Amino acid sequence: MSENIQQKIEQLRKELNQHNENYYLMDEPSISDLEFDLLLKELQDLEAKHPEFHDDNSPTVRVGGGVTKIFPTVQHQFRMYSLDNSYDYDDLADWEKRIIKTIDEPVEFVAELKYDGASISILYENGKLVQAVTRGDGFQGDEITSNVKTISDIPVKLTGDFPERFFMRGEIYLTRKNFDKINKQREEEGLDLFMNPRNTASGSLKMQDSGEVRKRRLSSVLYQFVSQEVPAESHWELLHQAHDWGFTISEQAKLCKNLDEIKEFINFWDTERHNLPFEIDGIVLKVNSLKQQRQLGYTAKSPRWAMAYKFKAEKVETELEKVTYQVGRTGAITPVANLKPVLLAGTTVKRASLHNEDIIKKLGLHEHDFVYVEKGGEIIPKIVGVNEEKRTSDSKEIEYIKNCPECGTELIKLEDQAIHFCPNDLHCPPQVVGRMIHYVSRKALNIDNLGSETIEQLYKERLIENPADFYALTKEQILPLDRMAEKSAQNIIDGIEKSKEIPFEKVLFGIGIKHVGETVAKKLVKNFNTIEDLKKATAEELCQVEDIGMKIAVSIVDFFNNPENILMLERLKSYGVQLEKGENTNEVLSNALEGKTFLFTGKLSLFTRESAEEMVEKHGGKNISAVSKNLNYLVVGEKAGSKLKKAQDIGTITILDEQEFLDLIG
Ligand SMILES: NC(=O)c1ccc[n+]([C@@H]2O[C@H](COP(=O)([O-])OP(=O)(O)OC[C@H]3O[C@@H](n4cnc5c(N)ncnc54)[C@H](O)[C@@H]3O)[C@@H](O)[C@H]2O)c1
Ligand SMILES: [Zn+2]
Repeated sequence: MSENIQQKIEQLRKELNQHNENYYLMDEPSISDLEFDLLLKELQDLEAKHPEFHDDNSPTVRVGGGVTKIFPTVQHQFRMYSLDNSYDYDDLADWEKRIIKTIDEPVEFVAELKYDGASISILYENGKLVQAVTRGDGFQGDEITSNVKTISDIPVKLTGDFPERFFMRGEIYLTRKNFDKINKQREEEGLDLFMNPRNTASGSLKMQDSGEVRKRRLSSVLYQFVSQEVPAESHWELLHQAHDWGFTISEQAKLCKNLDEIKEFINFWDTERHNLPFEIDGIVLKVNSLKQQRQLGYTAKSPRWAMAYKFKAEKVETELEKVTYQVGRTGAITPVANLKPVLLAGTTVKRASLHNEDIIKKLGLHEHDFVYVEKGGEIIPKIVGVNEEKRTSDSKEIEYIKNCPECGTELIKLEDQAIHFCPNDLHCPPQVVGRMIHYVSRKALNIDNLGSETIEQLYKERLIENPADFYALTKEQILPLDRMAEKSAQNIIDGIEKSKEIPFEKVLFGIGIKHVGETVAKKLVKNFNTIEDLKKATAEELCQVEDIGMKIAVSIVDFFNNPENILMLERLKSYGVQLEKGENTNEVLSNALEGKTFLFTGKLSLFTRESAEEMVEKHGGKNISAVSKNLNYLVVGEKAGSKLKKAQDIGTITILDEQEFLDLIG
């Protein structure tokens, strides 16, 4: 029994962590917020009943975001908490009761809009903006100061009578208007559209080029002052002081004396929110008195003095016109419900994703059914049910297609997946185009100026069918394309030429071998010097490489077994594309670590694991993957676990922290 519960808890944690990663790091959630919150609630309840399975790293304790490797990591001097959620007035009444139990004097609340964006903590010293950090996991976040400085309504210099040093926290968001503008431009450029303003705001903050961030025209609202000493008695006063110092605070915030006033505020904004120039996903309630806030304190994840009230997703009924199928760039098939247009949460909805065959079956969807459509967490609308009473007796059940709508090939379904695929990866049009778009992308061959729209046109004109064809293109062939001018055509040709200098590992990533991502490509290049060596490797040999399992190995072997791929590689080589390891990849900086073996464990904060392993190699050392007598040094980050214990037990291994490792290589 308890084993089952433990398994369930672990499975929920795993699932939630994956959703957190999709949401916070990739900015691409795959489920609605409500679904996420229900899963989280299930886990919370189980953990509460079974404290023996408590874990400090559980998604019920840790805020879901993390830090990226792109920006410096900064520890928060004051932890950034999450908010507890409620969905109805009963939840709110319970919360009020709990507060009254602790505090036996009148309690006032500030009701604010819950802006749907990304949270930020900004440090001001002597009136100047000195540092801006994302919430990250609540303990540490990404330092994105230069990006935040591009946001026009965030003051870099304060006015009036401000404290010497404090943090101002708030939300960075994107107005609906600016979001639409960005998407319109992306559409013109043939780029994928962004999903919603929240993800776009959060993604924009993590861009590396501040100039690009500026172009996104982000907005801010600041809602919390944090400091060792606080120059006021209430949250309300602080908000207004912050306004005097130059911050944008919420115009809609309201002081409420009791639950009735709170309800009125919520009801008003539940309908009025669609007329706001930005998206909100609820209301935030905060105890106004700072003294009372201190008395109430915090739970493991959220303040007890604040509560979010999430609006329910709106639901409407409409008719299903037909189901069509999209073929993605990886061959994945997505069924789409085409709906009779209907107004939902302020926008006209015509289509809803059905995800896969199982979902269609679960809904029991029939042709021309009347369906309920919901916009949860303002993501892509979703069909949540069928009004069977309106179904006519002769209506047929939706039958899933058997063949690819783009190329006619019979679809396949992988055992452990719900999705159908078109296996014709070399000749199915969207897959062919997808592969070439991937090839030119920034992390692969980085061919600037060659957008997906141009690639689609070139493909339609039968000028290109695989990456090798890029190198045979001439300016004369490109010029006649839509909206192409002399200069842009030349830029494309120059970009293609320049890509011949891109190192082997990126080319290997770019040619699109299934399951070979950026990291795997790097690992392969470390172990195989040339494409020829890689081609000769058996699946067993490939499995010897760290992090490469049978699935990846088989996919690599399959790739090289296909004569069309071999031909493409030969052509790439003849054009001068890098298919061998360059000299500088093996650049040696010293032989300080000659003959020594290293292993990194735990959460590293001064460098990434990858760059650490690279440093070891550049200084003549060797990385190994397990703790054994052969290991000389174990470098431990935060929360090192079993590896550290094992190393201590062996007794001959030198244990270093990150700084000591850096000292070692000077
Ligand atoms: N769909 C998914 O896959 C997925 C995955 C992870 C999280 N989520 C969603 O994200 C949320 C996760 O919770 P969370 O911890 O990020 O926080 P949250 O969004 O529930 O609430 C906390 C955040 O609200 C923001 N906020 C906006 N206006 C505010 C105001 N006036 N005062 C204070 N804070 C304000 C702050 O950024 C704060 O960090 C949940 O709603 C969850 O459903 C969804
Ligand atoms: Zn196909």
